[in-house]
Amino acid sequence: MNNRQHAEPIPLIEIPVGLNHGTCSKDTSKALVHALQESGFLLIKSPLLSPEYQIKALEAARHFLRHTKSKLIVEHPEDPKVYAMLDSKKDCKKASADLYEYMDIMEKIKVDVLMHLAVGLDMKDANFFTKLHDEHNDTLRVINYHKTCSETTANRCKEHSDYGSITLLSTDGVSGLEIFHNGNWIPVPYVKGALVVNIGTLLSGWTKGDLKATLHRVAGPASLHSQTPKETLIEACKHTRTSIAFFADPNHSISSKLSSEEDEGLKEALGGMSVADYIEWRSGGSSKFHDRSGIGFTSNERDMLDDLSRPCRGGNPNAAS
Ligand SMILES: O=C(O)CCC(=O)C(=O)O
Ligand SMILES: [Fe+2]
Repeated sequence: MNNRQHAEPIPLIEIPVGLNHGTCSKDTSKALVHALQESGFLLIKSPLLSPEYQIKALEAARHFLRHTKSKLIVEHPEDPKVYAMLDSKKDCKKASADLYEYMDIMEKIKVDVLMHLAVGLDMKDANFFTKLHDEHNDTLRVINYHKTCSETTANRCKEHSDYGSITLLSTDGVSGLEIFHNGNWIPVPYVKGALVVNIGTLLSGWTKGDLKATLHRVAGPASLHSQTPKETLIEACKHTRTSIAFFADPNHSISSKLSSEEDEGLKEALGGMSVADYIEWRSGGSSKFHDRSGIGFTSNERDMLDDLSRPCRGGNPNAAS
């Protein structure tokens, strides 16, 4: 076996700050890109986000979802969770000062990650992606999963892929997050202070599938084909679980800014739609731009999930619908 086969599918990579001054390390960029080519997921640590601040933001999210009356808070129709989409800094500010500051930090880390991607992909312009994300079409989704204390709980978050450019995720360490990698649902390790990074289908298509948009879910004890020990998932269900997903979408005017060569993969991924329409379509066809209450699948992913919905470990498969 070569090193590639031994490589950790979801590595932890430290990314430094100061990238705007051209200090982006080639090795770090290559490692980041490699993980996104292999599994589509990795963990990063950035000096911009301290473990203490991450905990503070998660506490603010939990407090907002459990103790505030806000029209933004929605009970999910299928998964056992409540969530809110904070589409703007204004929404974040209204929810909590800590979430506002967290959004600010995520926007900075987004720039760092996008710059690493351009360098790791050997693009001539290290700012290629950052320039095409300067409209800040970013959204925070704060989520609180209910405790169910039941062995028959299947997915706490249904299988899906994300669909913008990149997602930066903080979780409180309650187990269950899994990715579909090489035919298995494998757990994503938890590292305090680290962010989980993954790719959405638009950026994946843009790179012609080079960077993977990977199916993921939050499993429960009755989720199918899980590689997480069942006892771990039973224990996790005894706890509420809080997470914050930061979704970055590309500029809506993007197509007009690209040369035809750069445009090809993105055009194909968009299938004739505008970026805004694509986001709406993947979010379940909601008339609201950023509403992701319905999780969509690409047709390839739907076929893959259909193949997977044969039961092997009890409970309802909770398959995509
Ligand atoms: O809660 C989590 O850990 C994952 C959430 C997620 O994947 C999403 O909201 O897109
Ligand atoms: Fe997701």
